[in-house]
Amino acid sequence: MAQGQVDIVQSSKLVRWRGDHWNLYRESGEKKKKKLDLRIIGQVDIVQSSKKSKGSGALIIPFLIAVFASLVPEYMEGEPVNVNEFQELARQALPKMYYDYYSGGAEDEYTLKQNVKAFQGITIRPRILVDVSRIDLSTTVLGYKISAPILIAPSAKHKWAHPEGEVATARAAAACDTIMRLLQAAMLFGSSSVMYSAAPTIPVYKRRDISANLVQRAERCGYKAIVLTVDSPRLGRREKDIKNKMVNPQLKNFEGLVSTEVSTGSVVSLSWKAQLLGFTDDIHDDGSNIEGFDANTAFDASLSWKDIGWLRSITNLPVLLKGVLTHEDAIKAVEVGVDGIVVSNHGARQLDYASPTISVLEEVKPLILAVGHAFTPQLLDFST
Ligand SMILES: Cc1cc2nc3c(=O)[nH]c(=O)nc-3n(C[C@H](O)[C@H](O)[C@H](O)COP(=O)(O)O)c2cc1C
Repeated sequence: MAQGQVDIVQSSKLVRWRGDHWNLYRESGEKKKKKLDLRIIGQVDIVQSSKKSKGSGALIIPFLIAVFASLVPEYMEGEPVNVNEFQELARQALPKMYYDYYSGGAEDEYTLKQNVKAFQGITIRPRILVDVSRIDLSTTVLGYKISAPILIAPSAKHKWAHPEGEVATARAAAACDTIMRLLQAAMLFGSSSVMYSAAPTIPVYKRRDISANLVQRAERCGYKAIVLTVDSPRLGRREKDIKNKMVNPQLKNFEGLVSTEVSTGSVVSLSWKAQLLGFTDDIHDDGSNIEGFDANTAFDASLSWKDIGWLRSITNLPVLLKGVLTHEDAIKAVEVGVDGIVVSNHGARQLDYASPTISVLEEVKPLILAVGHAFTPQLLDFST
């Protein structure tokens, strides 16, 4: 992670990254010639550098929430020691709109609660007198060795929580020797050098050329697989986001993806939407704000099994489907020839009252390869 270059104002705190830790500052005097008079009020280590990861980045678990949660240690007695404590810190540190976006689910948030409850319902049958002096949790996913069956799921808008956004998360994945699945809206041109092995997650746009462009860009950047999110032909109704009047950031990750012509204010964003909707080909925008669009109108809601062949035909990379929740669909996925599925209810952010993900793993038993929800079809045995 870059040193000493990142200043973030969070409430009255000014936070500065210093190699191995964040320094927390508060303004203690007059602003002199725009230079703040700062008093250090704390220092937080958010990096556990192993020899291997030293200098290569932060170990951030759970990635973005943990990072920014660490910015407000004065709220905690001592350092946070588990994910729940990090989450509470994040709640205190982040603007409500951001925290609600990260932590919320769809509609009544029934599935959100059930996701946790279902996990809590699983207990361990410990076996005793087994040599545990050496523990190896490593496994392989799609042929890639990872240190443990834990992957980083695709999620949007890391920069709301950390100025380095998905780049820092990718470093964390590398430091943990695991796989990051990067969301299409965050796909970073030329970022493959910081990835251990990454798979971009893409939606299918009505404008297929945009999806094809993203896939080709991923291939060029050295990504290892394409994950198609199949549970979001329409976005889930997230009531907290509606209440907060959430707006999408306009970032520049997709500079050059669509050629440019029109250049002013609302006209730009309208023309961009028009393009995604396929209304017109001759109006262009700045080609950079793909994440600012209205997903409900840009994504292809008619996407169905027959379209998977199209995706497979435009790439040599393995294709995985993310969002499978039933045994029947797992079988269909294999029949259409995908290379893997990700059992998922999208963190309960899409269809509320969908089954808790961990319970569904039982349904697709004995097809499970990893707790990270990914498995490869060649390991499937449908005879049981
Ligand atoms: C803030 C946030 C944003 C997410 N954005 C996406 C997304 O854009 N695309 C996607 O496929 N999954 C997205 N997810 C879902 C995760 O990839 C993942 O499926 C979920 O957090 C874990 O639930 P699961 O065990 O049911 O997969 C998001 C999750 C969170 C918390």
